[in-house]
Amino acid sequence: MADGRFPEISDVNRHIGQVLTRAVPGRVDISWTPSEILCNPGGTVHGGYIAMILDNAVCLAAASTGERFVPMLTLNLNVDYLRAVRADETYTVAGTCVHPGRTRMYSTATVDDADGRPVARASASVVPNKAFAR
Ligand SMILES: CC(C)(COP(=O)(O)OP(=O)(O)OC[C@H]1O[C@@H](n2cnc3c(N)ncnc32)[C@H](O)[C@@H]1OP(=O)(O)O)[C@@H](O)C(=O)NCCC(=O)NCCSC(=O)Cc1ccccc1
Repeated sequence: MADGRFPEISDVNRHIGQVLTRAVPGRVDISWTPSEILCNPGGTVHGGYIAMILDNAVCLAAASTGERFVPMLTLNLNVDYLRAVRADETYTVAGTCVHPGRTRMYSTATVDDADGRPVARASASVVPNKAFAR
């Protein structure tokens, strides 16, 4: 990841409109432009999709600390929704691995709008998915 080659495991990136723009060990940046299909009946992006992109960010931040990419398993995800997310607007998502422990890795993630206002925050513990580590 740190050398600019990003994992393309499934088509979830395209489905939710995320583009991984940068990865250095312990930190990833994602550009997110959600489309209308992600909206709830109230017309704002469904909280489940906001949690999904935060989950992606915490996992990718943890994965970026390794020498090669290994998918993560999320053990818990705590999300605070601070402002509504709107379709067709572009958001900046940042994931940071705060504690790259040998057993448990702890990461945080943020979603900010184009004006730099905080929109959602998350923290999570993740572990490498051993099914992929062989
Ligand atoms: C609104 C509040 C909860 C509280 O706001 P505060 O912390 O007190 O902050 P502040 O007063 O500074 O206002 C900030 C902005 O909020 C606006 N605003 C204020 N009060 C209300 C209000 N009562 N209603 C609406 N908007 C309100 C206010 O005008 C301002 O906007 P502006 O600066 O003028 O443009 C905020 O934290 C929030 O929107 N969180 C995101 C929640 C979210 O998106 N959850 C996920 C999606 S839900 C889902 O998917 C579940 C589902 C499933 C299936 C079907 C359906 C649904």
